[in-house]
Amino acid sequence: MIRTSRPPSVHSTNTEAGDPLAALLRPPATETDHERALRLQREADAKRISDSIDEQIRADRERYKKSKQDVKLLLLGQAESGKSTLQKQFQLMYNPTSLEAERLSWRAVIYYNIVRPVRRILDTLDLYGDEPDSEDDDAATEATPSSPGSRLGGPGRPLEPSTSFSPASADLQLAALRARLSPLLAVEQSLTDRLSGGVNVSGSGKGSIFVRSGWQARTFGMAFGRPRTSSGRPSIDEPRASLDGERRSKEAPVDAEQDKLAEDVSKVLIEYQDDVQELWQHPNVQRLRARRKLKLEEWAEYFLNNISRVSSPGYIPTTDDILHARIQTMGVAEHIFDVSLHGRTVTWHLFDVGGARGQRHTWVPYFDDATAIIFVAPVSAFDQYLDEDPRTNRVDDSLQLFKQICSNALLKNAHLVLFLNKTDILHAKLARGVAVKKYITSYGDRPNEFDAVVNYFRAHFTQVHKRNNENNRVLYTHLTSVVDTKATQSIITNVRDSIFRGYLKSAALV
Ligand SMILES: Nc1nc2c(ncn2[C@@H]2O[C@H](COP(=O)(O)OP(=O)(O)OP(=O)(O)O)[C@@H](O)[C@H]2O)c(=O)[nH]1
Ligand SMILES: [Mg+2]
Repeated sequence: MIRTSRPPSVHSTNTEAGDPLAALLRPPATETDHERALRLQREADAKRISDSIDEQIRADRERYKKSKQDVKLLLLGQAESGKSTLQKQFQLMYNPTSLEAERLSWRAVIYYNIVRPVRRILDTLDLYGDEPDSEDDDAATEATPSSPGSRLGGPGRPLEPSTSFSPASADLQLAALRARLSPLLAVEQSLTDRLSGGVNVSGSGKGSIFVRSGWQARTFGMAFGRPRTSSGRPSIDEPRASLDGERRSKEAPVDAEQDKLAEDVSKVLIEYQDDVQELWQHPNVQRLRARRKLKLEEWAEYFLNNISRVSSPGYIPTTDDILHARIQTMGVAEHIFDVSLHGRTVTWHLFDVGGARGQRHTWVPYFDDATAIIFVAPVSAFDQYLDEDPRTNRVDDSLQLFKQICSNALLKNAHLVLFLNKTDILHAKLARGVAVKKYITSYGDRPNEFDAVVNYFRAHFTQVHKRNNENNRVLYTHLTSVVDTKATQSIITNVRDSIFRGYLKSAALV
């Protein structure tokens, strides 16, 4: 390569005369040596900054080019369908150290998952406590539930309803319990503030809180997922969250004492666990559950059934506890990890979205370059309605949403996987005698049994896919219970292989 001098015209006074900027930039004829040195210093600084910006742009372009070859997997589905739980299973498989680093930070969520239902129970008792059983109760069509410990409860000891009370003594007992439990209820607000970071978002009907990814950062300065701006894609030069989380956790190991709030709540729970237990076992509460006037979510039952373990001094959440812990996602959280197969390592970006109706608009910026989608539909939700719209049956909402996803032009090349999730809860509900046809009238007189119910829902999802399948893409369907680690990890391996096959095929075409 040769160097050339600048063309003479650049130096000509004529050009300068026509270019007011050149005249402005020209040093004054009266410039002293000191002024000249300062000017040169300023110019050198400006050049350094300009060069580093150029370098940043070049690196961003490189990273973007490279990230185009990455796998981008979207987890989609309505609120409470199990997306974040599935994300935790991916994390457990492909970045277990980050889950380890977060373990203690889950205490605040778990404590919230106990305190909140305790308030719900007391509120429901206020509402229905004294009403006699009515013929219209849902329980009229259902068998009496087994003891709560035997439902979903994991290792918690089965709880037998206490022997019968006279209505007056039961009321007195509940009033005393309510008074005793007030210090526990008093910590609810602090937990809410901690988890939501002070963000108050309406629309979470049952009083649950929406939480942006990154709540752990507010706890311990760590994050596996990184928050994304709700307006669109984040800057490409954000640090890789998973690696970042690992690095920080190595630098500053989590100390139980660090989390003052969790320690304080833990002390309250240790003191009042017997009262929580007594409330949970109380015959009036059990009656309300049997009559389905009190419908607690699966995570509430899980933690109430495990109250003595969770309330023990020095409690550290088990992996099962973390999988059952419930915190509502807000916006979109990206999780990055490397997946190796047949000697080839590919970076995966997993996007866990908030599924409530008010959150769904945040999904769209992630559609255009999605490699694959896992649509999570909770088939156990046939007897539930959306918090956001109490007239809409949750299975119906899932089907409508699935239709939108199948027919979306931006997603037409994405590999499509369907998880019919919460099959364990479906089993338990059917075993309790909850009648599908009562909520899904089109179910008619089909048997109220697991296989028949699942086949019915599967057929509906398959039909939606068939009717909205311009590209003739395959739908991969799995029956799942994503809190079951062993089964879910084997399904993830299966999904990974099928995504990889498609990925390699399209990479070969490029
Ligand atoms: N028993 C059982 N519980 C499940 C299953 N899948 C999810 N859960 C529980 O259901 C609750 C909701 O799950 P999440 O993963 O938080 O739901 P999500 O889809 O991320 O919800 P949003 O963030 O609101 O969109 C959690 O407490 C989970 O532990 C399942 O297959 N079986
Ligand atoms: Mg979530």
